[in-house]
Amino acid sequence: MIHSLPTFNQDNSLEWQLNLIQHLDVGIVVLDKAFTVRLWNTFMVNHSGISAEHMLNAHLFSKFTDLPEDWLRRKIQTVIMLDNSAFTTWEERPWLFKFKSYRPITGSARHMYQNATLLPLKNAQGEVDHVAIIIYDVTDAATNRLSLLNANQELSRLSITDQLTGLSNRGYLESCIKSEFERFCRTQQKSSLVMLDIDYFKKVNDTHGHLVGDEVIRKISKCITMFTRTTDLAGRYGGEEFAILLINTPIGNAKIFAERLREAIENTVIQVDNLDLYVTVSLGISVSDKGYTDYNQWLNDADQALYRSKERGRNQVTLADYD
Ligand SMILES: Nc1nc2c(ncn2[C@@H]2O[C@H](COP(=O)(O)OP(=O)(O)OP(=O)(O)O)[C@@H](O)[C@H]2O)c(=O)[nH]1
Repeated sequence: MIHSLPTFNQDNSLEWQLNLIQHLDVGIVVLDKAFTVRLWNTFMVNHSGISAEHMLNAHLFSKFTDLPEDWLRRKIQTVIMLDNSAFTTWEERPWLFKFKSYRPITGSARHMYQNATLLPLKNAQGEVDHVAIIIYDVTDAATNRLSLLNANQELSRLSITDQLTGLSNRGYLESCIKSEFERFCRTQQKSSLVMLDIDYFKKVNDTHGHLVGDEVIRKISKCITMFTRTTDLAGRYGGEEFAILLINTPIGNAKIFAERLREAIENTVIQVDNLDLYVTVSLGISVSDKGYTDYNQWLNDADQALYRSKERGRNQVTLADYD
């Protein structure tokens, strides 16, 4: 037997609409001007664990103390005053109602990410006297986007990091030296560049093997990190060569820094497996205010100074020759 559809009339259309609102897969809360709850649909019951009986006629902010009360009050008052809807996304505010996330495929999210719309509701006289808050569960989209962002951040971190030491890699170092040189040209605040190379490193490799050599490089990089301020930048320039950019540091201070680092490395026992190893380093320093026209000359002068430290017997610091 075929049932004809019920006739659409004022009475049962209201019932339908209420039923529809109750069972929509979005949260719907209706508030009056005093923030008293007038409607609390099934979505809100299921996710808050608070029944409609408890919420109806209750003051919203007394039941949900972790709501951003000042912000939401202002938002609702503006919606009523201007008779305009408002929208907030999870990017601006991850959630309005702090509900747990039960999504199996997005197990990483502990809370439900939400977008929310605030709609003005008019009475029979055409005056706005209620506001509907519609809550959309956007946990899947948000977690997908966040994991993409994390992956991109990790990728850009990896692209500037030396894998063996975790210091900056050569490409990143050079781009920082370049921008530091450009900053010097604008501000005339001098910075110094220290190049450092492990002495007789080939012998370490030849005697103990490449893996021990790698460990020595790692230990030296740790020493450099310990001595470097967070505002400075240390990186691995090549095999056993490092560069340290000392921001806002004149050559005198750079020399004190380099001398302390040289001495510390000379006195450090590098323990690898059962071996106690000692290495020394040679250093060269140049400062940015020597009339260079590009950063490569600055870099080259530090490298030349390092080369002279090697020539003079190693385990020493040499300043670039500016005469
Ligand atoms: N273990 C290891 N060795 C490296 C790495 N990169 C470069 N080397 C080695 O470092 C050594 C550098 O040797 P040289 O350039 O002759 O210099 P040196 O023996 O340190 O001598 P001086 O610099 O003149 O004091 C070479 O044997 C390279 O193979 C690395 O990542 N790991």
